[in-house]
Amino acid sequence: MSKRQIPVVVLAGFLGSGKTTLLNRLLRYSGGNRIGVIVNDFGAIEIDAMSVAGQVGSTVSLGNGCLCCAVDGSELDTYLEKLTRPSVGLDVIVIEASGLAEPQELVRMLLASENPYIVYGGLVEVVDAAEFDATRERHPEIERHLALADLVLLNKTDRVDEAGLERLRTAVGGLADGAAVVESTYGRIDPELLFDGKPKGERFGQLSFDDLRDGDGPCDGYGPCEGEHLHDGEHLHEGGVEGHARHAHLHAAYESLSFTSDTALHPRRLLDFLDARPEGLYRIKGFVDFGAHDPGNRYVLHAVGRFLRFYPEPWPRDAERVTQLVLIGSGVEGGRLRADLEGCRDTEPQDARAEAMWGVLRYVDEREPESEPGPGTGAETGAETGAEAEAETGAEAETGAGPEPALEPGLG
Ligand SMILES: Nc1nc2c(ncn2[C@@H]2O[C@H](COP(=O)(O)OP(=O)(O)OP(=O)(O)O)[C@@H](O)[C@H]2O)c(=O)[nH]1
Repeated sequence: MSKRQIPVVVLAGFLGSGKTTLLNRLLRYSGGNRIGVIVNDFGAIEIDAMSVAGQVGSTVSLGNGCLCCAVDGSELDTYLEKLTRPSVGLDVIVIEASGLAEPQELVRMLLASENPYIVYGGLVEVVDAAEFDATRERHPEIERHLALADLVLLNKTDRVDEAGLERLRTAVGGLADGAAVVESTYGRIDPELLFDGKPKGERFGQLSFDDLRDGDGPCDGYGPCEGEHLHDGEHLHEGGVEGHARHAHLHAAYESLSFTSDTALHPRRLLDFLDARPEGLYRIKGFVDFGAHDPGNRYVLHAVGRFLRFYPEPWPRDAERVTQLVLIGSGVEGGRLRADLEGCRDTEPQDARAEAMWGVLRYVDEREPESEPGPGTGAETGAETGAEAEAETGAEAETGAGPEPALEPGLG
């Protein structure tokens, strides 16, 4: 039996920084590498998993709750065991952490894994250039994450001016503690940076238990997280075990609410809701059905801080016509948000008028051009419309090379 070890790369970064976008990009321009993906969603609806265009049998989803909260790494180990079977033939595995994960916990689990077929491949931290200052102010933990990173992606550089970018280079570079800082828009980087080589002179992939003990110390990783989580607006669990409470988890104060509606939403009502969204409601993502207002398309919705975008795309074949949203925030009232969203339902679809969509259309953004050539390594596959994402919890991995991954036109 071959003992070839598969590198496992952890992809981390605060809510909405661009992790799924980067992941889809890597899948699209994989340069012939067969990539396994583990997606960790924070929220009852696995929006991220639905948004990753995976290869059959090589994407697994660890939904609803940060993996870093896991009591031990056994759940992760189970998935790694499936993905590392020689028959799957993976070259690299990428774990997309939830936007609230403590990356050092994931790294710790990987380093502690007894799976002989994996080797820790480094921590990639994605930074939202436009939101960095505000995020750092609210969550100084970000500094610790950057210090642990092996590669930092300063993403969304299109959203800051040159002077701001220069300042960020210095700030992020200083915190990254010698790791390479690569600038990008929409995660456009050379995948080789992650898969093949390592940035010259950097410490890519060298993080060890000792590194994790530096600074203000890692979690012991036992017991539930301190603080409280509110998943799906209802289930509140709290706790705190000695040791684990030594540092605040990024997500301790965050709550997630999942909203599903099989009645279409009224565009104007939804926009009113979005315009009035509370400050603490930092992240919204999902798919919106505007019913008779646009029967042919679903609208991918992304809000990150004050940033708001809709991305219309044809309904995938066989997709259920439902609205599915995940809202993540701190200090927000789940019950109130849910009631407000319920109030956005379109109760008079027979009165649908084109003008009602105007407000939404102001926030429609073109996705990155599909025709853009890749970064030079991989063959481009055409973008496919439709929910091709493989979110196969516990699915048996399949043998052989699956279809080339395609950029999921959905979230990301
Ligand atoms: N302007 C701009 N927008 C970007 C860029 N990269 C990603 N986005 C947008 O930012 C939003 C969030 O991107 P995602 O890739 O879903 O972010 P994420 O880190 O996976 O989000 P979470 O899983 O919620 O933490 C989407 O609307 C993306 O299209 C970029 O470089 N520039």
